[in-house]
Amino acid sequence: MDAILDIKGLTKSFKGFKAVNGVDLAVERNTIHALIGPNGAGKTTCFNLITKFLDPTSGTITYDGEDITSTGAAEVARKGMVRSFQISATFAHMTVLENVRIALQRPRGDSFSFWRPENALSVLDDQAMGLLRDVGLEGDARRLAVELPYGRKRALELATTLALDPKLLLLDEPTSGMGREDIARTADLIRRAAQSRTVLMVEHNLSVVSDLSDRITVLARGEVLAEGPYAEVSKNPAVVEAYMGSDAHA
Ligand SMILES: Nc1ncnc2c1ncn2[C@@H]1O[C@H](COP(=O)(O)OP(=O)(O)OP(=O)(O)O)[C@@H](O)[C@H]1O
Repeated sequence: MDAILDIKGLTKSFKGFKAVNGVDLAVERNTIHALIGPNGAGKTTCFNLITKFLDPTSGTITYDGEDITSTGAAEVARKGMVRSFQISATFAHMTVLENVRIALQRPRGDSFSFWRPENALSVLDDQAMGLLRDVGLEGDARRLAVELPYGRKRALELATTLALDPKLLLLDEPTSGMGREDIARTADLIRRAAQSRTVLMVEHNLSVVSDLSDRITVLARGEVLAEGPYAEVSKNPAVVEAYMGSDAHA
């Protein structure tokens, strides 16, 4: 398999408690891979380890053939592994178009080099409008980010992330808090974004997961319980048991 991300024996202890315990995870290039599991399974900790927000206690992370276990977060982002921004990272009192334009001017993972002279504004406008069209926000370009309803704020967040042209896009619960219509639109967006890149997502909505994912990894109590295509893994008795015995929701 051509793995863009290959994790071996990943472990993170917090004062002796193993939140992530010996996790092996391989994500194949140009696929959508979902990380699921009941509450407290270790999904967020795994994401934080992969994106270098946290240092592992042990284990190795290989990205695009390179050992990044000791590489810093900004450097990893510059290499093309980008986590979706949180809504708070968009500029509330700038327009939707300005937000995307700023993201286009920002080299991956470095928020301080705005306003590079080689990026003529008109060229950036065209690129920014293209991204806004991709996420269905072209009609909102001149609105202030703060005025957008929740689902559109999430779409803007995705547009600013795609502006960095990630090779590996990490999405942290991309449909959380959304109504049915926004969920369908976001799922469609993720599918389109994945046409030219790899997506690894943590997602609680199992119908979105089954719809989008090529493969899934199920975590429970910090360990990998099962891995494979959704249809197969969802029938695994250990997975059914882990979900029934928790307050996780479909
Ligand atoms: N900084 C920390 N210090 C101590 N314990 C932590 C820390 N971060 C996470 N944990 C513990 O590690 C376990 C895994 O947490 P994590 O947030 O990774 O799970 P999760 O699968 O993302 O859960 P959820 O679906 O509820 O977001 C939990 O028991 C949590 O309390």
